[in-house]
Amino acid sequence: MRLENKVTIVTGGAQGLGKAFAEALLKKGAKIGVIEGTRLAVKYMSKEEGGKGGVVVNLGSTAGLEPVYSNPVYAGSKCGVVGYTRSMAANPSIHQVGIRFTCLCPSFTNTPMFKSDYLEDLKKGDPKDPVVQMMTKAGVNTVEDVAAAFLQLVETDNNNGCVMTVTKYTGIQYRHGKPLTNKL
Ligand SMILES: NC(=O)C1=CN([C@@H]2O[C@H](COP(=O)(O)OP(=O)(O)OC[C@H]3O[C@@H](n4cnc5c(N)ncnc54)[C@H](O)[C@@H]3O)[C@@H](O)[C@H]2O)C=CC1
Ligand SMILES: CCCCC/C=C\C=C\C(=O)C/C=C\C/C=C\CCCC(=O)O
Repeated sequence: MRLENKVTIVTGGAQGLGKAFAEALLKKGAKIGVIEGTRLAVKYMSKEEGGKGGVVVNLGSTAGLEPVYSNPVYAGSKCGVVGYTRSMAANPSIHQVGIRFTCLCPSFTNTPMFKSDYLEDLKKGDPKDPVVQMMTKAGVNTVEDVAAAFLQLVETDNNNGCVMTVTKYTGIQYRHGKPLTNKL
């Protein structure tokens, strides 16, 4: 998909990853709007409802794919995002709807939320703490790392139902689905 003059919608665009995604889209010549929720996007984009089709990128986390003992509610909510996205993608009428549903699952990323909530505590923390160990193993993404992965999800066709992880030390990987046209 070419992004020039395409209308795009970003939630949470004031800071962190949402802001980085909005900036990446603007650099590609897209127009930005802000709206809540996959269902509203479907209402306005579905070809069955007179829309032009498009792509939805929901923001999960690797915490939705791996157990996180210290934050089970957060991890459980992210499992929900992954399952919800894959279920929307499994619509047997997806070709008539004309929308791709994808899920971006970053690992630890250096945003205001991450910095304020965790980074400082973790730096001082017990090296045996499971989250400290996970972060040491995974590294910390920059928002630019994740924005580049986000653009790849948006611009790659044939990736309906794909779940992409972005981890500093291992890069971009697909956990569910694989885009037919992705050459990386
Ligand atoms: N920072 C990290 O390490 C990772 C973050 N994520 C996910 O990425 C997403 C964004 O996280 P960050 O950029 O780190 O957070 P952040 O806290 O730095 O930025 C989130 C932005 O979303 C806005 N926001 C919050 N609730 C909203 C709502 N209901 N409607 C619209 N805007 C809302 C906030 O005002 C804020 O501007 C979250 O879903 C988070 O779980 C996923 C993996 C890693
Ligand atoms: C650990 C919960 C932190 C809650 C809020 C702060 C930042 C959010 C970070 C994430 O969403 C990522 C969190 C945990 C990663 C879980 C597993 C990592 C697996 C290692 C890998 O990425 O390969």
